[in-house]
Amino acid sequence: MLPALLRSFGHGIRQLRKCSTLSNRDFLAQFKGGSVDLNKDVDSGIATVTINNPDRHNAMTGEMMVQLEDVVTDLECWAKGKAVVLHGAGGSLCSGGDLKTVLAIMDPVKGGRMSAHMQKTLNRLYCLPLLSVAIVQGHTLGGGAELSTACDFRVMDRNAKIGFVASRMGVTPGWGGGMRLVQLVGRNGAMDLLVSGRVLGAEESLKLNLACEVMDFKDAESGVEDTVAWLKERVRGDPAVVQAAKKVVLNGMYMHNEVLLQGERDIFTSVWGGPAHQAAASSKIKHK
Ligand SMILES: C[C@@H](C(=O)O)C(=O)SCCNC(=O)CCNC(=O)[C@H](O)C(C)(C)COP(=O)(O)OP(=O)(O)OC[C@H]1O[C@@H](n2cnc3c(N)ncnc32)[C@H](O)[C@@H]1OP(=O)(O)O
Repeated sequence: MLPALLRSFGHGIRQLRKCSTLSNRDFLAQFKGGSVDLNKDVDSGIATVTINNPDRHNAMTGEMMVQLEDVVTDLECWAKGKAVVLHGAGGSLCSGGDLKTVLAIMDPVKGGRMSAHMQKTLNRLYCLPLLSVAIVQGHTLGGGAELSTACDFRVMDRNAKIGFVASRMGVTPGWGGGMRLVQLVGRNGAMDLLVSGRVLGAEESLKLNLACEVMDFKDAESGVEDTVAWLKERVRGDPAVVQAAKKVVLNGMYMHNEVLLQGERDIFTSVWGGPAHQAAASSKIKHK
């Protein structure tokens, strides 16, 4: 009896060590499903990134979080690039963290790993030398709304909905979206959206400066075409000059992001996996 118990205790310790020695990327890569796909059009210098998990409104699994980082790494080195368009497959941009992944990592240490990875990845997306546009279509919720704030522009379909719903899920933003929302819509707007977790339409998003443009897309697929046309009007210059202009804006604004992100992560892990989060994540809430 005793040797069996000791063996199982030893196994438990080895599993724990294995988990804690995994990098954040390897840890997240265990949660499979969906993909994040990059297509670079060398003629126009405009890339398209597709969040691809349409059966779940493009919820982000751990594996997709890792692929998103790879895509950002690729784009950081694209000297001839001018812009990038981020969109979701099949009609929604992204419904946030994949709830299957969320339920599997529901303690502050594991949640902190996801937060560290996504903060870093989205901050690098935010700081790309390329002009970036998120196409906000269908439902853009929770982490999906945070993802959209990592782009320079949000072009929104007239019928789309966006919501920073973390508080309704018993948590706070953990992907750097809180910091970026304050920078975008100011103190009062961010306070209202983050505390209420309410879901907004396109016209209100435009008024708040969250959306930059409202468009009437013919269907789910035409969004990319219309947005690329909108973008081409803005990136007529040489890639080196477009990239330099973007760097000027970044240089003027984002000096203290690391400190702000660390603060946001500390707050996030203080509620992640707590009773309110546990209850919300297992309750099948629909944010409409
Ligand atoms: C990181 C974390 C954070 O806040 O920090 C988060 O992002 S937490 C994630 C925050 N996001 C959410 O809580 C989204 C919850 N979902 C919804 O509110 C709703 O599903 C809508 C997105 C409004 C769509 O409603 P609608 O009635 O059109 O479709 P539906 O509910 O039948 O959804 C179609 C399928 O997608 C799944 N689905 C939708 N959102 C999902 C998500 N985030 N993770 C995993 N699965 C998801 C549904 O369960 C359903 O699967 P089945 O067909 O198998 O039933």
